[in-house]
Amino acid sequence: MSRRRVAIVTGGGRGIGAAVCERLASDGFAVAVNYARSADAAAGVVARIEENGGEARAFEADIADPAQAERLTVAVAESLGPPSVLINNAGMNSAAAARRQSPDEWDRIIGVNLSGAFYCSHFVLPHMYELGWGRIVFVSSPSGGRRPAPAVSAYSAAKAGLVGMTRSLAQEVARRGITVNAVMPGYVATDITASAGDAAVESLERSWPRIPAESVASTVAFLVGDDAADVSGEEIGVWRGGPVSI
Ligand SMILES: NC(=O)c1ccc[n+]([C@@H]2O[C@H](COP(=O)([O-])OP(=O)(O)OC[C@H]3O[C@@H](n4cnc5c(N)ncnc54)[C@H](O)[C@@H]3O)[C@@H](O)[C@H]2O)c1
Repeated sequence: MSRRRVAIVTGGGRGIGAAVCERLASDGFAVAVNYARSADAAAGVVARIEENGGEARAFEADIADPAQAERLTVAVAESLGPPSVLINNAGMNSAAAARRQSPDEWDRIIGVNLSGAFYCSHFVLPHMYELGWGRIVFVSSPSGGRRPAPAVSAYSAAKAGLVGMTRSLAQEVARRGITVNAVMPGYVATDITASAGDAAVESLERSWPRIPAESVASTVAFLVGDDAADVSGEEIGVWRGGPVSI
């Protein structure tokens, strides 16, 4: 890597985000570990990165709030330098039949998974324009179109929205040295999958080969590296052959 690069990973305190933070730090990025609630978990990720000789700092922000997304970007630029990599990983889900899901819950799921990813991109893009180089990766899901599941309308809509945003934004920034891609992890056992409940976890275990968070991290590492300079507007599934027929 010829120049210092600063990466923001939203929701970097645990799960896939934590694996992405650790991988990007080991690839030489200075990593901003964003978290919404658990300062301890984010501090743990920072400590592990520093023990391995990397550079990282934790930044609190609820990315579903545009003012906090803006403050996050400003704080990262001031303390680590202008961000040129943004991994829009933060996500949440609350499975419910459409007839039972409240409008508030719908708004929150769309707010974190879709609007938050837009807000962070919006505030980080000016830095990328100035640097003439940038990488944005959205963490979508098979639920966003390729392999929908029942009772996750809001989550599926948000994750499909990320795919639309990937394709549009990739074209918009194509001549600026900026690439925009999405990854779709198959099944990684994390808090978000556990929160779907025992029946959903059982069904995931039956139909998807479980993959480690590090597999998603290595795909992200490829997309933000120089070797992927001409890969943009793509959605890459990270799974072993897709769902297993049962
Ligand atoms: N685990 C899977 O099988 C799977 C499959 C497909 C997609 N995904 C996606 O991968 C991403 C990471 O999920 P995970 O599996 O590691 O689960 P996770 O629950 O461990 O991680 C989600 C992270 O997002 C953070 N977060 C939630 N709301 C936030 C907010 N408002 N502001 C900032 N951070 C916030 C959480 O604190 C947490 O760190 C999510 O976008 C999820 O939808 C996961």
